Amino acid sequence: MATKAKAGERRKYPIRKEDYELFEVIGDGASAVVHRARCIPFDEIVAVKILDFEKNNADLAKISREAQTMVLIDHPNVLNAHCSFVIDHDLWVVMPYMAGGSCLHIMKSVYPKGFEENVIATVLKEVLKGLEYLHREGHIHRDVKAGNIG
Ligand SMILES: Nc1ncnc2c1ncn2[C@@H]1O[C@H](COP(=O)(O)OP(=O)(O)OP(=O)(O)O)[C@@H](O)[C@H]1O
Repeated sequence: MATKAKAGERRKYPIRKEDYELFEVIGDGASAVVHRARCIPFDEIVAVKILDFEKNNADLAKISREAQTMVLIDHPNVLNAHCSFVIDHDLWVVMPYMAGGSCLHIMKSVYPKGFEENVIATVLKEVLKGLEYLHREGHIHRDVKAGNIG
C-alpha cells in the first residue's frame, strides 16, 4: 500500500530493484539507459536511469556524487532523484517521470520552425532560476541542453 508522506517530508522510495517494474526505454546513451517504470509499492510511474559502471571507463566517484546531488536538490525547476542504489555493476537512479519529454522534443514535434521569442524568454528565465539555485548550493551543471539529439 502507498505510504503518504507528511507535508514537507519526502517519501522514502524503495532501494531494491524488485520494487520496480521496468517498461519501455525512453532514453539511451553511451553509458546509461532510461526506462519508464512503475514503483510497485507506491503504484507510481517513475523514470529509472540505469548507468553501467563498466561501460566507457565510467568515473564511479563522479557518477555516485552526481546521483547523490540529484537526491538532495530541491527546486521546482530542477529534476531531483527520489533515490539511487547500486545493483551489481549498475547504478539505478529513480526520478519523477516527465511525461511531456524534453524541451527539444516539444520544439521538434510542435514548433518545428522554433519557439517564438517570448516563449524562448520564458523558458530561459525558468532555466536560469534553476541554475541560480544550483550555483547558490555550490553546484555547476556543466551540461545544460534542450534535449538529446538523435
Ligand atoms: N525523468 C525523466 N522523465 C522522462 N524522460 C526522461 C527522464 N530522464 C531522462 N529522460 C529521457 O531520457 C533521455 C536521456 O536521459 P539522460 O539523463 O541520460 O540524459 P542526459 O541529460 O544526456 O544525461 P547525461 O548528460 O547526464 O548523460 C532524455 O533526453 C529524456 O528524453
